[in-house]
Amino acid sequence: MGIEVVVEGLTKSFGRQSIWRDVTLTLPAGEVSVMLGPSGTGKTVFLKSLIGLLKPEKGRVLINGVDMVNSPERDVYETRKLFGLMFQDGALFGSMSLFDNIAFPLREHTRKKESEIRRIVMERIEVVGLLGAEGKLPGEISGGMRKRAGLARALVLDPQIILCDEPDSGLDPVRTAYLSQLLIDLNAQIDATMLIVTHNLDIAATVPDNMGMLFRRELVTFGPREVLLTSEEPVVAQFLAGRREGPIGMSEEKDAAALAAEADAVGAAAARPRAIVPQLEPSPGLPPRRAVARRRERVMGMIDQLPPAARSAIRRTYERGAGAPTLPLPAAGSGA
Ligand SMILES: Nc1ncnc2c1ncn2[C@@H]1O[C@H](COP(=O)(O)OP(=O)(O)OP(=O)(O)O)[C@@H](O)[C@H]1O
Repeated sequence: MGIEVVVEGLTKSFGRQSIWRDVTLTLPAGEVSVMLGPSGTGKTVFLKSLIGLLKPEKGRVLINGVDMVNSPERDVYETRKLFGLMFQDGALFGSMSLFDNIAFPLREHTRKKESEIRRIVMERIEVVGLLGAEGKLPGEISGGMRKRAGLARALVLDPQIILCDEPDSGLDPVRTAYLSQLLIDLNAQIDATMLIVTHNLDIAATVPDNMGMLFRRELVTFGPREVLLTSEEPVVAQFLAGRREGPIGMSEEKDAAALAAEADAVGAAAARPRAIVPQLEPSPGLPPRRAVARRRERVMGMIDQLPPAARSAIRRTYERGAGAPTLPLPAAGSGA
């Protein structure tokens, strides 16, 4: 099972530029989480801070008792081996075949025999649906295939935590839908903790168990997906609706006068509640996601602390049967 990642009071700047401050959240073990946020809000910086590649000035990132910010470098290096990373462009070596690209971490970080490496690589290639393409160079395949190859490479060291930075960038809507399914299928197969940074609203709506959003140098919210999907916070509502009207401007923030003018123009249309679409299920033939039952228990344990709209959405989700096996629903209306 994946490992919990606990982030406490994380604050990062570059010189005088503050990126975000006091970010506190927990990525629950084995669950899928998404981090949203307008461009330039420091989502990639956040991912790099989780693996200890960037060092925030304040706060802690705790993984199995190791603090990725403040622990000695050799502990951070060891803990980094628990991660699988998928970068925006797949980050493949152009002169190597897909097979050699995917085998690279195994050849670099383990002493496994070539026969064992072949077995692992071909297994991962099958998981991401690239069987038959292993001999191709990255330049000979499509962007979507390169991303899947990047994902296969992220999987070869059996990661317990997977970070994906904008896995959808450059993909068409159909390829993005396949990728969403692949991420859920992957979670069902390996039960790793996953954090996906994306701008894509379809991924955000259908893939994660939990969602957060960075804006104006802060974490606006992080929690069960229903909290963000029902949030009336203007920045969240604007982002999820993909509207121009709202606090997010082209250069990230708008001034008060522009906002007031828009508020009149948008009026009641903006206040319409959003429908929550069901979360994706693993493809037929795959095992159920083990995270579903754990998540259900966790979320029902905290339901009384959540906003009313999120509570009702969660109850509706579980009444439909998602994650049903373990926990009886509380009596209707209790805690609401
Ligand atoms: N190593 C660095 N040194 C100085 N500034 C940096 C460094 N890395 C990132 N930044 C700055 O931090 C800010 C946040 O960058 P980041 O790439 O994390 O944003 P993002 O939310 O991932 O954006 P996008 O969605 O466009 O990819 C940017 O202003 C960027 O210029």
